[in-house]
Amino acid sequence: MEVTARAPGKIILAGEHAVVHGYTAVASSIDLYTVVSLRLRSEDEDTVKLKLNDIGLDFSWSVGRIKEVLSHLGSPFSSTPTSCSLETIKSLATLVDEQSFPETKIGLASGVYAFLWLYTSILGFKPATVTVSSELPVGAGLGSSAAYCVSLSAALLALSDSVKLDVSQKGWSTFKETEAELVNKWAFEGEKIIHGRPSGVDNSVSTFGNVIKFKSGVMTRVDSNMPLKMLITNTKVGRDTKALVANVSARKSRHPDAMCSVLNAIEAISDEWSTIIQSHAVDDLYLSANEEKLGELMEMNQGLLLSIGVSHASIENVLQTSMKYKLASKLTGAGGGGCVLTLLPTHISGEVIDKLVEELGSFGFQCFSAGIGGKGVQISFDYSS
Ligand SMILES: Nc1ncnc2c1ncn2[C@@H]1O[C@H](COP(=O)(O)OP(=O)(O)O)[C@@H](O)[C@H]1O
Ligand SMILES: C[C@@](O)(CCOP(=O)(O)O)CC(=O)O
Ligand SMILES: [Mg+2]
Repeated sequence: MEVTARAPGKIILAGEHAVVHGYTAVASSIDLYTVVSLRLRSEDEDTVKLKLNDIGLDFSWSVGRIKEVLSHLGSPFSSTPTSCSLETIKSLATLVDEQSFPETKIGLASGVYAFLWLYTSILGFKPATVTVSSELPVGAGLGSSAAYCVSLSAALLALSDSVKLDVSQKGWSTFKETEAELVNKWAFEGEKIIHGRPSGVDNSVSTFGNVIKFKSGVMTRVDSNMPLKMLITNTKVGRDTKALVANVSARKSRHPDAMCSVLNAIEAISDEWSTIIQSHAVDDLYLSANEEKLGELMEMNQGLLLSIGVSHASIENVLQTSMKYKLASKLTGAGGGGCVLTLLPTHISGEVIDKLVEELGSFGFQCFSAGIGGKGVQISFDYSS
Protein backbone atom coordinates (compact mmCIF):
# COMPACT_ATOMS: atom_id res chain seq x y z
CA MET A 1 0.00 0.00 0.00
CA GLU A 2 1.18 3.50 -0.78
CA VAL A 3 0.20 6.61 1.14
CA THR A 4 0.50 10.11 -0.30
CA ALA A 5 0.39 13.29 1.77
CA ARG A 6 0.30 16.83 0.47
CA ALA A 7 0.89 19.96 2.52
CA PRO A 8 0.57 23.56 1.33
CA GLY A 9 3.10 26.37 1.39
CA LYS A 10 2.28 29.70 2.96
CA ILE A 11 2.62 33.44 2.72
CA ILE A 12 3.21 35.55 5.81
CA LEU A 13 0.94 38.57 5.47
CA ALA A 14 2.47 40.36 8.47
CA GLY A 15 4.83 39.61 11.33
CA GLU A 16 7.65 37.37 10.05
CA HIS A 17 10.72 37.36 12.32
CA ALA A 18 8.75 39.19 15.05
CA VAL A 19 6.85 35.92 15.52
CA VAL A 20 10.09 34.11 16.42
CA HIS A 21 10.36 36.45 19.44
CA GLY A 22 6.81 35.99 20.68
CA TYR A 23 5.03 38.74 18.70
CA THR A 24 1.97 38.16 16.52
CA ALA A 25 2.08 37.15 12.85
CA VAL A 26 -0.72 36.61 10.34
CA ALA A 27 -0.18 33.90 7.70
CA SER A 28 -2.20 32.11 5.07
CA SER A 29 -1.84 28.82 3.24
CA ILE A 30 -1.43 28.95 -0.55
CA ASP A 31 -2.50 26.34 -3.07
CA LEU A 32 1.01 25.15 -3.95
CA TYR A 33 1.91 21.82 -2.37
CA THR A 34 4.72 19.54 -1.35
CA VAL A 35 3.77 15.94 -2.01
CA VAL A 36 5.29 12.95 -0.19
CA SER A 37 4.57 9.40 -1.21
CA LEU A 38 5.56 6.55 1.07
CA ARG A 39 5.58 2.87 0.20
CA LEU A 40 6.59 0.27 2.74
CA ARG A 41 8.87 -2.43 1.29
CA SER A 42 8.96 -6.07 2.29
CA GLU A 43 11.24 -6.80 5.28
CA ASP A 44 13.74 -8.73 3.12
CA GLU A 45 14.41 -5.65 0.97
CA ASP A 46 16.14 -4.08 3.98
CA THR A 47 16.59 -0.50 2.69
CA VAL A 48 15.17 2.95 3.26
CA LYS A 49 15.20 4.95 0.05
CA LEU A 50 14.65 8.72 -0.13
CA LYS A 51 14.13 10.44 -3.48
CA LEU A 52 14.19 14.24 -3.37
CA ASN A 53 13.01 15.12 -6.88
CA ASP A 54 13.21 18.93 -6.58
CA ILE A 55 16.85 19.00 -5.62
CA GLY A 56 17.87 15.97 -7.69
CA LEU A 57 19.19 13.84 -4.83
CA ASP A 58 18.55 10.17 -4.05
CA PHE A 59 19.61 8.29 -0.93
CA SER A 60 19.55 4.63 0.05
CA TRP A 61 20.46 3.35 3.50
CA SER A 62 20.43 -0.23 4.71
CA VAL A 63 18.19 -0.59 7.74
CA GLY A 64 21.07 -2.35 9.51
CA ARG A 65 23.37 0.65 9.03
CA ILE A 66 20.73 3.10 10.33
CA LYS A 67 20.22 0.89 13.41
CA GLU A 68 23.97 0.69 13.98
CA VAL A 69 24.54 4.46 13.78
CA LEU A 70 21.53 5.29 15.95
CA SER A 71 22.03 2.42 18.41
CA HIS A 72 22.78 4.83 21.29
CA LEU A 73 19.14 5.98 21.13
CA GLY A 74 17.66 2.55 21.80
CA SER A 75 14.58 1.29 20.01
CA PRO A 76 11.68 1.65 19.54
CA PHE A 77 11.78 5.44 19.74
CA SER A 78 9.27 7.67 21.46
CA SER A 79 5.86 7.83 19.86
CA THR A 80 5.36 11.38 21.17
CA PRO A 81 7.07 14.27 19.35
CA THR A 82 10.64 14.57 20.63
CA SER A 83 13.44 16.98 19.80
CA CYS A 84 16.52 15.72 18.02
CA SER A 85 19.61 16.22 20.21
CA LEU A 86 22.86 17.69 18.87
CA GLU A 87 24.52 14.32 19.42
CA THR A 88 21.87 12.61 17.27
CA ILE A 89 22.24 15.24 14.53
CA LYS A 90 25.94 14.29 14.41
CA SER A 91 24.98 10.63 13.97
CA LEU A 92 22.48 11.54 11.24
CA ALA A 93 25.20 13.59 9.54
CA THR A 94 27.36 10.44 9.46
CA LEU A 95 24.58 8.61 7.61
CA VAL A 96 24.25 11.47 5.12
CA ASP A 97 28.03 11.88 4.63
CA GLU A 98 28.33 8.18 3.77
CA GLN A 99 26.12 8.85 0.73
CA SER A 100 28.67 11.39 -0.59
CA PHE A 101 26.46 14.45 -0.37
CA PRO A 102 27.53 16.92 -3.11
CA GLU A 103 29.49 19.86 -1.62
CA THR A 104 27.52 22.41 -3.71
CA LYS A 105 24.24 21.25 -2.14
CA ILE A 106 25.47 21.02 1.45
CA GLY A 107 22.93 23.69 2.54
CA LEU A 108 20.19 21.13 1.82
CA ALA A 109 21.60 18.46 4.15
CA SER A 110 19.55 19.55 7.18
CA GLY A 111 16.39 18.53 5.29
CA VAL A 112 17.79 15.00 5.02
CA TYR A 113 18.62 14.97 8.75
CA ALA A 114 15.01 16.04 9.41
CA PHE A 115 13.77 13.18 7.22
CA LEU A 116 15.90 10.62 9.07
CA TRP A 117 14.79 11.93 12.47
CA LEU A 118 11.08 11.91 11.60
CA TYR A 119 11.33 8.57 9.83
CA THR A 120 13.14 6.63 12.54
CA SER A 121 11.16 8.29 15.35
CA ILE A 122 7.74 7.63 13.82
CA LEU A 123 8.21 4.39 11.86
CA GLY A 124 11.31 2.89 13.49
CA PHE A 125 13.34 0.77 11.06
CA LYS A 126 10.79 -0.38 8.50
CA PRO A 127 12.15 -0.63 4.93
CA ALA A 128 10.43 1.85 2.63
CA THR A 129 10.67 4.15 -0.35
CA VAL A 130 9.84 7.83 0.18
CA THR A 131 9.52 10.28 -2.71
CA VAL A 132 9.25 14.05 -2.27
CA SER A 133 8.28 16.57 -4.94
CA SER A 134 7.05 20.12 -4.59
CA GLU A 135 5.32 22.91 -6.49
CA LEU A 136 6.99 25.38 -4.13
CA PRO A 137 10.34 27.03 -4.80
CA VAL A 138 12.74 25.61 -2.19
CA GLY A 139 14.27 28.24 0.12
CA ALA A 140 12.33 31.25 -1.19
CA GLY A 141 10.12 32.28 1.76
CA LEU A 142 7.00 30.30 0.86
CA GLY A 143 7.48 27.77 3.64
CA SER A 144 8.85 24.84 1.63
CA SER A 145 10.64 23.56 4.75
CA ALA A 146 7.39 23.46 6.71
CA ALA A 147 5.42 21.88 3.84
CA TYR A 148 8.21 19.26 3.59
CA CYS A 149 8.10 18.48 7.33
CA VAL A 150 4.29 18.48 7.49
CA SER A 151 3.81 16.21 4.47
CA LEU A 152 6.55 13.84 5.68
CA SER A 153 5.10 13.68 9.20
CA ALA A 154 1.60 13.12 7.81
CA ALA A 155 2.64 10.26 5.51
CA LEU A 156 4.73 8.60 8.24
CA LEU A 157 2.03 8.93 10.89
CA ALA A 158 -0.59 7.59 8.48
CA LEU A 159 1.30 4.28 8.39
CA SER A 160 2.23 4.25 12.08
CA ASP A 161 0.37 2.86 15.07
CA SER A 162 -0.03 6.34 16.61
CA VAL A 163 -2.83 7.31 14.23
CA LYS A 164 -5.93 5.32 13.27
CA LEU A 165 -7.23 6.59 9.94
CA ASP A 166 -10.25 5.60 7.92
CA VAL A 167 -8.24 4.03 5.10
CA SER A 168 -11.36 3.16 3.10
CA GLN A 169 -11.78 6.80 1.99
CA LYS A 170 -11.10 7.50 -1.68
CA GLY A 171 -9.19 10.62 -2.80
CA TRP A 172 -7.82 13.33 -0.50
CA SER A 173 -9.00 13.37 3.08
CA THR A 174 -8.13 15.55 6.06
CA PHE A 175 -6.98 14.48 9.53
CA LYS A 176 -9.12 14.75 12.65
CA GLU A 177 -8.13 17.68 14.88
CA THR A 178 -6.09 15.60 17.41
CA GLU A 179 -4.29 13.75 14.60
CA ALA A 180 -3.55 17.01 12.81
CA GLU A 181 -2.11 18.34 16.08
CA LEU A 182 0.22 15.33 16.23
CA VAL A 183 1.30 15.90 12.61
CA ASN A 184 1.94 19.55 13.45
CA LYS A 185 4.04 18.74 16.53
CA TRP A 186 6.25 16.28 14.65
CA ALA A 187 6.61 18.74 11.77
CA PHE A 188 7.74 21.39 14.25
CA GLU A 189 10.51 19.01 15.41
CA GLY A 190 11.59 18.68 11.77
CA GLU A 191 11.50 22.47 11.28
CA LYS A 192 13.76 22.83 14.35
CA ILE A 193 16.40 20.71 12.61
CA ILE A 194 16.18 22.84 9.44
CA HIS A 195 15.63 26.33 10.95
CA GLY A 196 17.29 26.22 14.35
CA ARG A 197 14.66 28.38 16.03
CA PRO A 198 11.31 28.26 14.19
CA SER A 199 8.30 30.06 15.62
CA GLY A 200 5.93 27.29 14.53
CA VAL A 201 3.78 29.56 12.35
CA ASP A 202 4.80 27.88 9.08
CA ASN A 203 4.11 24.29 10.14
CA SER A 204 0.84 25.34 11.79
CA VAL A 205 -0.54 27.06 8.70
CA SER A 206 0.64 24.19 6.50
CA THR A 207 -1.09 21.67 8.77
CA PHE A 208 -4.34 23.52 9.41
CA GLY A 209 -4.61 25.69 6.28
CA ASN A 210 -6.72 28.89 6.01
CA VAL A 211 -5.61 32.21 7.49
CA ILE A 212 -4.18 32.10 11.00
CA LYS A 213 -2.89 34.43 13.66
CA PHE A 214 0.07 33.05 15.60
CA LYS A 215 1.72 34.24 18.80
CA SER A 216 4.01 32.44 21.27
CA GLY A 217 3.15 29.00 19.92
CA VAL A 218 -0.60 29.61 19.99
CA MET A 219 -2.60 29.56 16.78
CA THR A 220 -5.96 31.31 16.27
CA ARG A 221 -8.02 30.82 13.12
CA VAL A 222 -8.86 34.06 11.30
CA ASP A 223 -12.13 34.20 9.40
CA SER A 224 -11.09 36.24 6.40
CA ASN A 225 -13.94 38.05 4.69
CA MET A 226 -11.83 39.88 2.14
CA PRO A 227 -11.09 38.68 -1.39
CA LEU A 228 -7.29 38.82 -1.03
CA LYS A 229 -5.18 38.71 -4.19
CA MET A 230 -1.39 38.84 -4.14
CA LEU A 231 1.18 38.79 -6.90
CA ILE A 232 4.13 36.70 -5.73
CA THR A 233 7.51 37.65 -7.16
CA ASN A 234 10.40 35.26 -6.71
CA THR A 235 13.60 37.30 -6.89
CA LYS A 236 15.44 33.95 -7.22
CA VAL A 237 18.06 35.26 -4.82
CA GLY A 238 18.94 32.31 -2.62
CA ARG A 239 18.83 32.70 1.15
CA ASP A 240 18.72 30.60 4.24
CA THR A 241 16.04 31.06 6.89
CA LYS A 242 18.28 29.70 9.65
CA ALA A 243 20.99 32.32 9.02
CA LEU A 244 18.51 35.22 8.69
CA VAL A 245 16.69 34.27 11.90
CA ALA A 246 20.04 34.03 13.73
CA ASN A 247 21.10 37.49 12.42
CA VAL A 248 17.89 39.07 13.72
CA SER A 249 18.42 37.46 17.15
CA ALA A 250 21.99 38.79 17.22
CA ARG A 251 20.76 42.29 16.36
CA LYS A 252 18.16 41.98 19.12
CA SER A 253 20.84 41.17 21.69
CA ARG A 254 22.94 44.14 20.54
CA HIS A 255 20.03 46.63 20.61
CA PRO A 256 17.33 45.16 22.89
CA ASP A 257 15.32 48.35 23.43
CA ALA A 258 15.28 49.52 19.81
CA MET A 259 14.47 46.01 18.56
CA CYS A 260 11.70 45.64 21.12
CA SER A 261 10.06 48.84 19.79
CA VAL A 262 10.34 47.62 16.19
CA LEU A 263 8.89 44.19 17.03
CA ASN A 264 6.03 45.80 18.97
CA ALA A 265 5.26 47.97 15.94
CA ILE A 266 5.20 44.85 13.74
CA GLU A 267 2.79 43.21 16.17
CA ALA A 268 0.46 46.24 15.92
CA ILE A 269 0.52 45.80 12.13
CA SER A 270 -0.37 42.09 12.41
CA ASP A 271 -3.24 42.87 14.77
CA GLU A 272 -4.63 45.50 12.40
CA TRP A 273 -4.27 43.10 9.45
CA SER A 274 -6.38 40.48 11.17
CA THR A 275 -9.05 43.03 12.19
CA ILE A 276 -9.33 44.40 8.66
CA ILE A 277 -9.59 41.07 6.86
CA GLN A 278 -12.25 39.84 9.28
CA SER A 279 -14.51 42.85 8.69
CA HIS A 280 -17.40 42.50 6.21
CA ALA A 281 -17.26 44.97 3.32
CA VAL A 282 -20.60 46.76 3.17
CA ASP A 283 -19.90 48.20 -0.30
CA ASP A 284 -17.12 48.71 -2.87
CA LEU A 285 -16.01 51.96 -1.26
CA TYR A 286 -15.49 50.24 2.07
CA LEU A 287 -13.59 47.40 0.37
CA SER A 288 -11.19 49.73 -1.44
CA ALA A 289 -10.63 51.78 1.74
CA ASN A 290 -9.66 48.54 3.49
CA GLU A 291 -7.41 47.50 0.60
CA GLU A 292 -5.66 50.86 0.87
CA LYS A 293 -5.14 50.32 4.59
CA LEU A 294 -3.67 46.85 3.96
CA GLY A 295 -1.32 48.35 1.36
CA GLU A 296 -0.11 50.92 3.88
CA LEU A 297 0.37 48.23 6.51
CA MET A 298 2.47 46.25 4.04
CA GLU A 299 4.65 49.30 3.35
CA MET A 300 5.15 49.90 7.07
CA ASN A 301 5.88 46.21 7.73
CA GLN A 302 8.44 46.21 4.92
CA GLY A 303 10.12 49.36 6.34
CA LEU A 304 10.43 47.66 9.73
CA LEU A 305 11.80 44.48 8.12
CA LEU A 306 14.43 46.64 6.40
CA SER A 307 15.31 48.12 9.79
CA ILE A 308 15.97 44.67 11.28
CA GLY A 309 18.29 43.80 8.40
CA VAL A 310 16.35 41.26 6.34
CA SER A 311 15.65 43.15 3.11
CA HIS A 312 17.84 42.86 0.02
CA ALA A 313 18.61 44.91 -3.12
CA SER A 314 16.47 42.51 -5.18
CA ILE A 315 13.52 43.00 -2.80
CA GLU A 316 13.96 46.80 -2.92
CA ASN A 317 13.92 46.53 -6.70
CA VAL A 318 10.52 44.78 -6.62
CA LEU A 319 9.19 47.40 -4.18
CA GLN A 320 10.26 50.30 -6.38
CA THR A 321 8.90 48.69 -9.53
CA SER A 322 5.50 47.97 -8.00
CA MET A 323 5.40 51.49 -6.49
CA LYS A 324 5.54 52.90 -10.05
CA TYR A 325 2.13 51.24 -10.51
CA LYS A 326 0.96 52.56 -7.11
CA LEU A 327 1.02 49.07 -5.65
CA ALA A 328 2.27 48.15 -2.19
CA SER A 329 4.66 45.25 -1.54
CA LYS A 330 6.53 43.52 1.24
CA LEU A 331 8.88 40.58 1.51
CA THR A 332 7.38 37.36 2.81
CA GLY A 333 9.11 34.71 4.91
CA ALA A 334 12.66 35.21 6.08
CA GLY A 335 13.68 37.80 3.42
CA GLY A 336 17.28 38.34 2.26
CA GLY A 337 16.02 37.54 -1.27
CA GLY A 338 13.29 34.98 -1.89
CA CYS A 339 9.71 36.10 -2.53
CA VAL A 340 7.91 39.44 -2.37
CA LEU A 341 4.13 39.96 -2.12
CA THR A 342 2.36 42.73 -4.02
CA LEU A 343 -1.24 43.45 -3.05
CA LEU A 344 -3.52 43.45 -6.10
CA PRO A 345 -6.61 45.50 -5.24
CA THR A 346 -9.93 44.30 -6.68
CA HIS A 347 -10.24 47.33 -9.00
CA ILE A 348 -6.85 46.82 -10.71
CA SER A 349 -6.94 46.12 -14.44
CA GLY A 350 -5.39 43.05 -16.03
CA GLU A 351 -3.39 45.38 -18.28
CA VAL A 352 -1.60 46.97 -15.31
CA ILE A 353 -0.79 43.55 -13.85
CA ASP A 354 0.58 42.38 -17.20
CA LYS A 355 2.83 45.45 -17.47
CA LEU A 356 4.11 44.99 -13.93
CA VAL A 357 4.78 41.30 -14.49
CA GLU A 358 6.63 42.10 -17.72
CA GLU A 359 8.79 44.74 -16.03
CA LEU A 360 9.60 42.46 -13.10
CA GLY A 361 10.36 39.65 -15.55
CA SER A 362 12.90 41.90 -17.32
CA PHE A 363 15.01 41.83 -14.11
CA GLY A 364 14.99 38.02 -14.19
CA PHE A 365 12.33 37.76 -11.48
CA GLN A 366 9.52 35.22 -11.76
CA CYS A 367 5.93 36.28 -11.00
CA PHE A 368 2.98 34.07 -10.22
CA SER A 369 -0.21 34.10 -8.22
CA ALA A 370 -1.63 31.49 -5.88
CA GLY A 371 -4.97 30.79 -4.25
CA ILE A 372 -4.95 32.08 -0.67
CA GLY A 373 -6.43 30.32 2.38
CA GLY A 374 -7.12 26.77 1.22
CA LYS A 375 -7.07 23.49 3.15
CA GLY A 376 -4.13 22.25 5.19
CA VAL A 377 -2.45 18.85 5.00
CA GLN A 378 -4.32 16.02 3.28
CA ILE A 379 -3.76 12.33 2.81
CA SER A 380 -4.68 9.71 0.23
CA PHE A 381 -4.26 5.90 0.16
CA ASP A 382 -3.59 3.78 -2.89
CA TYR A 383 -4.11 0.02 -2.63
CA SER A 384 -3.13 -0.83 -6.18
CA SER A 385 0.61 -0.51 -5.46
N1 LIG B 1 11.01 19.65 -1.71
C1 LIG B 1 12.08 19.61 -0.93
N2 LIG B 1 13.04 18.66 -1.11
C2 LIG B 1 14.11 18.61 -0.31
N3 LIG B 1 14.36 19.46 0.71
C3 LIG B 1 13.46 20.43 0.93
C4 LIG B 1 12.28 20.54 0.13
N4 LIG B 1 11.58 21.58 0.58
C5 LIG B 1 12.27 22.10 1.62
N5 LIG B 1 13.40 21.43 1.85
C6 LIG B 1 14.37 21.72 2.93
O1 LIG B 1 14.06 23.01 3.45
C7 LIG B 1 15.14 23.94 3.26
C8 LIG B 1 14.60 25.30 2.86
O2 LIG B 1 13.97 25.86 3.96
P1 LIG B 1 14.01 27.40 4.29
O3 LIG B 1 15.40 27.94 4.22
O4 LIG B 1 13.28 27.55 5.56
O5 LIG B 1 13.18 28.07 3.10
P2 LIG B 1 11.61 28.05 2.82
O6 LIG B 1 10.96 27.33 3.94
O7 LIG B 1 11.23 29.50 2.80
O8 LIG B 1 11.43 27.46 1.48
C9 LIG B 1 16.01 23.30 2.19
O9 LIG B 1 17.38 23.68 2.38
C10 LIG B 1 15.81 21.80 2.43
O10 LIG B 1 16.63 21.36 3.49
C1 LIG C 1 11.31 34.32 9.49
C2 LIG C 1 10.17 33.39 9.93
O1 LIG C 1 9.22 34.18 10.64
C3 LIG C 1 9.46 32.77 8.73
C4 LIG C 1 10.36 31.95 7.85
O2 LIG C 1 9.67 31.47 6.71
P1 LIG C 1 10.46 30.80 5.49
O3 LIG C 1 11.21 29.64 6.02
O4 LIG C 1 11.40 31.83 4.93
O5 LIG C 1 9.40 30.40 4.51
C5 LIG C 1 10.75 32.32 10.85
C6 LIG C 1 9.72 31.58 11.68
O6 LIG C 1 8.63 32.11 11.96
O7 LIG C 1 10.03 30.47 12.11
MG1 LIG D 1 11.26 27.55 6.03
